[in-house]
Amino acid sequence: MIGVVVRNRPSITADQARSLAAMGVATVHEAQGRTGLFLPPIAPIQRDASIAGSAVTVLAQPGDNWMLHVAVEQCRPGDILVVACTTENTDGMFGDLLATSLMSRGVAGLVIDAGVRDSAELRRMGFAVWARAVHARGTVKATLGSVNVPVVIGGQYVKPGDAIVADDDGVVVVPHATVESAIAAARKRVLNEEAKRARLAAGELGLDIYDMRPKLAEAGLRYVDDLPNE
Ligand SMILES: O=C([O-])CC(=O)C(=O)O
Ligand SMILES: [Mg+2]
Repeated sequence: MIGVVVRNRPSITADQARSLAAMGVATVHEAQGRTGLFLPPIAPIQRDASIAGSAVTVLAQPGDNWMLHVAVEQCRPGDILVVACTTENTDGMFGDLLATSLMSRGVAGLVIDAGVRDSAELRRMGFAVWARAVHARGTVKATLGSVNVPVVIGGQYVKPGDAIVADDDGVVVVPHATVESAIAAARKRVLNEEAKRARLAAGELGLDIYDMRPKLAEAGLRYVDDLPNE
């Protein structure tokens, strides 16, 4: 769908966003059955940023950031701008000026399957970005795309209003309809990991905690004292 701006879309609550951000990408991804994870070319340009929010989606054309300017107006506090491209592109569609505009609307961050520039300034501003590339090449404003239509980005299908979680480990999407169940499953996982962490810190082995020895023996793993002679 090209040449459309959709005004209405669902949102997650601030509480849901806080929970998802605190639990992080790896836990949320595991908790929802190892789904939703973006492919690694889309990576953070900073360290130690951990955000979650509702997706405002953009379908942009390569080398063209027109639709990003259109999308800013559709953003609400806590949203995350999610920019997919109609074809592979690394041009610097986004920089400190667009970030300034998004920050003035309370946007939590940007996930973009293209390039960004002014990267040092973006870090200095504290505007969190996950991008395919850092690339200074400028873009034009000439071809229509769309705002708030479903997009495919990082190998995942993202609908406007889906929850996006992003941190140092990457980006994961949680479909809007399953946000509550994903949070509940992720909480369970966090509690379970806390118990394991305490046992590992006390020196217990994963081999014993996970009862791996019988299965390893069954698979044929042997322990010998010395390297056998050839
Ligand atoms: O203006 C642009 O085309 C992108 C950019 O560098 C900025 O937002 O600062
Ligand atoms: Mg700039």
